[in-house]
Amino acid sequence: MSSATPTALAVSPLTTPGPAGAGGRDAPAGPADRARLLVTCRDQPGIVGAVGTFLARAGANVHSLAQHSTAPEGGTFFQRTEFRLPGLAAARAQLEADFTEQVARPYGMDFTLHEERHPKRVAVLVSKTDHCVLDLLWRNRRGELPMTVAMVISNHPDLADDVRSFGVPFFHVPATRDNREQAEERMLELLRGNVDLVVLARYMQIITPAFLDGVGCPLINIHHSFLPAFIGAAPYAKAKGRGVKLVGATAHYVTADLDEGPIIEQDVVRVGHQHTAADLARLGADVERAVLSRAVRWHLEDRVARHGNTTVVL
Ligand SMILES: Nc1nc2c(c(=O)[nH]1)N[C@@H](CN(C=O)c1ccc(C(=O)N[C@@H](CCC(=O)O)C(=O)O)cc1)CN2
Repeated sequence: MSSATPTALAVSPLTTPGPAGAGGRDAPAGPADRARLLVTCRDQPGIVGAVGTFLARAGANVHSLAQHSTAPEGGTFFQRTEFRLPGLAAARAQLEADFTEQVARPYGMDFTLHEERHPKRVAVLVSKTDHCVLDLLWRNRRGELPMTVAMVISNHPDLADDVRSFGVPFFHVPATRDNREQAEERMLELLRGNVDLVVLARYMQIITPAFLDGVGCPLINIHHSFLPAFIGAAPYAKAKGRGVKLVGATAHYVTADLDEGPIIEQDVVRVGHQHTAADLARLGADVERAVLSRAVRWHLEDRVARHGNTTVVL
């Protein structure tokens, strides 16, 4: 039973989080023999050849490759390789060990290897505004987002029925600035070890550094302005006051610095003097949905690499 008492930590689960399929909609597993390899290292000659030769010798067929170097000389190199390898599941551990020994270590690489058959488990945090969370659930149901939505957590009970109509567990954990520590402790109990990504879909509470350290996965936030303009709360009201001719949305990784994490995706829409702040919010909502879903999909597809406080999207 969810509680309206702001200090009580209520939990109103449809089911408790657990293995894939516990109430959440399981994304269909991708092909069992396909994977993507994301590498980052100091730029130097021979990287593309070394990765390609290793995969070829392992019996893999590369069907997509994208790379970027941050500078003509001495920059940071990023590469994303999609490949197919028959028998990948059985060979994965040895493949990773061999790649570490034969390529990653000699080139000083950091790398991640993700099999398409394991869609990421995602939790969505929301307050009262529904358009972003419902858009993500709708796109997931249509198969547009390769993820399993493990749960939705909200500091308000308002969206419980809407979320549950998608077969997704809904947890009401009342959170305000006055009970932040308790609320985050409860959220961490639900999240830790259960999800690969947390999405803040218009979640209107500031996340503490302790939560960011404890949750064990990245967080993506949708900010309803074209950052760095109008950081913080109520950006559409601020935009109206400024007389802007564009409003926008920004999806970014969450850091302790409010709305200043690495930007993943942005977009804008034209507005005018005739629009009220409510009009700006209505026009901006379409942009928020598009920007957030693109950013989440790129993250789910392992296309986003971090470079300091920026991203490289391959
Ligand atoms: N550590 C971080 N936490 C959050 C981030 C972030 O980038 N780093 N993004 C925000 C989202 N956000 C705008 O997009 C935002 C939400 C809420 C606030 C705010 O001032 N909240 C107040 C409470 C407001 C209320 O109770 O209605 C507060 O938490 O004290 C600013 C920006 C999400 N969190």
